[in-house]
This record gives sequence, C-alpha cells and structure tokens, in this order.
Amino acid sequence: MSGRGTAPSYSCACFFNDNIFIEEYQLHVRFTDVQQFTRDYQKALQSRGCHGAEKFAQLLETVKKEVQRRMTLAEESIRRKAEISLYYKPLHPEVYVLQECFLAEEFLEAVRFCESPNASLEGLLNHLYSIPGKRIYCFSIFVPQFCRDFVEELEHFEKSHLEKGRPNTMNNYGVLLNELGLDESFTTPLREKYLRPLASVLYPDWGGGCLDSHKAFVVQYSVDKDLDLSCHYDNSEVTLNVSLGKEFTDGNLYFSDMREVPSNERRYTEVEHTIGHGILHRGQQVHGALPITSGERWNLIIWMRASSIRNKLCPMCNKEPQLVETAGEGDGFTMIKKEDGGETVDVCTVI
Ligand SMILES: O=C(O)CCC(=O)C(=O)O
Ligand SMILES: [Fe+2]
Repeated sequence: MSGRGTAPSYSCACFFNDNIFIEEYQLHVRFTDVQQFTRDYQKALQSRGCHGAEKFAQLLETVKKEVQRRMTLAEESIRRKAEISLYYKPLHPEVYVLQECFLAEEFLEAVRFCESPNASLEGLLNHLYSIPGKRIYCFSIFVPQFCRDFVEELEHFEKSHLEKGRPNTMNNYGVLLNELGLDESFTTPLREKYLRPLASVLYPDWGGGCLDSHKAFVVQYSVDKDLDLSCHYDNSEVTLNVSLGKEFTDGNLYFSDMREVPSNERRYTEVEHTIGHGILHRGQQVHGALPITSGERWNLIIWMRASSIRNKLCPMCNKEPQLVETAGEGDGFTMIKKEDGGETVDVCTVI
C-alpha cells in the first residue's frame, strides 16, 4: 500500500478511459466507444497528420488496447510485486530503508524549521530557492553517495529478467518503486516525516499538511530511449522531482501556469535541475522536460496525494470523482461511509 494501511483503495472512473496519451500526435484523448472517439478526435488527428482510414483504424486499436491494459493494471502490478519480492536480490539492500544519512543537511534544516513553533513561508524561503511567482521550490535533498547507490540499484533491477511495470503512458522507461518494495520503508517515511512538513507550509491550499498517499517512480531518459517528456499535469496535489544523475546534457524542466489557464495564454519558465536536488511543485501546474542531447537522465518522481482535496475534485477529469474500488493501490481517493447512509465524507486525517 502507498502508506494507507489496509483501507480499500479507489480510483476515479476516468482513469480507465480518459487522458490516454498518443505520443505520435501529441494528444491526450478519451475513449468510451468508436462513435464518440471518431466524433471527438478525427478532425484533430487529421490536422496532426493522421491521414487515411487505415491509420485511423490502427490508432483506434492502440487506444482500445490501452483501455484494456488499464482494466487489468492493478492485478498485474500485484503479481509483478509478488514475483519481485520472491526472486529479486537487491544490490544495495540498504537503500530500501530510509536513513537520515541519505538526506542533505540543508533539507533537514528546512524540515526542522517547518516543525518549529515559528514556522512560516517567509522564514522557510531562507532555506530554499524559489522561482519567483511560480510556487516552485528547489533544494538539496539527497547526498551524492545515496544518488549513486540508488541509480545502481535501479540499473541492477533493470538488468534482471523480472517483468517490469512502467510509470505511466507518457514515460516508456523507468521503474515503479512500489513494485520494487520501496514504499513501506523508503517512500512513505520520506513523505510523512520530511516532505509533508515542508508541503504544509508551502502548499496549505493543496492539502500539503495532509498528503496521505503517493505514487512514486523513477523516469529514465537517454539518446536511445525517451529523450523528453511532453507538456502535462500530474495526478497529484504536490509533486517532488529529484535529479538522481547520471550524467547528461540539456533536459531542463519547464513550467507553465496552472492547467486552467488556456494554452494560448501560457508562459513557460525553464528550470535547471542539479543532481541530488529536489524540486517541489503543484501537480496541476503544467510542465514537461526538454530533450537531453547526450548521456542518461534519471529522476525520482513522487506524486503526492491529499484525499481531502481530490475527494472533492479529481485532478485528472476535473469533476467530482466517480469512485471505483481497485484491487491495487488506487489513486489516493478515500470513502468513509456514514453509519446511516453511504455518502463520501472528506477528512484530513493526518497533519
Ligand atoms: O522528467 C522529468 O523530470 C519530469 C517527469 C514528470 O513530470 C512526471 O513524470 O510527471
Ligand atoms: Fe509531471
């Protein structure tokens, strides 16, 4: 579980048929049936170079396959995780248990400040670098030795013959940390003990103080794999993006406005990343990664979720979520049944 114990997990129904990314045409689509898909996207696809009935039919098949994949995703992930825990022998078992010596002193000081009685946003800005007006914050988070060992561990896993799940439809290369068994003793304590105090001061309006689950993964870019990441928003309230290495040129992040700003009015700011540094941003702030031109770029991404926020509005379909119980970890929605009814109640359980 992503830190939620044994409570049931929920996704929004939109997960199964919305926000399907078609890389070739740089388009996010929704699929309910052929008629709807043709009506909504045929013209847009034609204008992006999808000409002819055969190409359109091929694309339709790809989209249908993606919908099918999403239906069995939770069960598949549970199966992979069980196999990994049975057969995988870690190279660096120590990186699976978060230790304070992995963390940069600057980060620990910032967290201590947030937990002190005089914590304030103004004071915290003395501990972090902030991008003016963007609510994006950068700071050193991991020591160099940890970054090296962590990447080595992930490379070791990549080389194993075990089946691997991929982060999402936009990233073709990377590792899902929960399947590798990192959630319980690494990612959850990192979120609860360190990131949540910071986020409570930086993003109180996004449930920063009650981030109660997450999805964590590592994305990998290289000249013979993915080079970049298109513009998108995350399925998170607050996202942490850490540069882990290895060595690469270019590949800066870019940030725009919040998703509700029309695309023709958006302004972009490039942000250079440094190995061992973390960048915190709101998940709904549109962003992407520019192409690398050499080397390998590995980044740890933690999509942190606050059920108290997303229970009201799903960050992906921007509607009241339609909860579907899932076999796996779900997407951070919760449902508390009232004794007499069965209504959804929003709770901010932990601060
Ligand atoms: O490659 C990156 O640094 C950005 C990744 C990202 O934005 C995501 O996976 O949500
Ligand atoms: Fe993202």
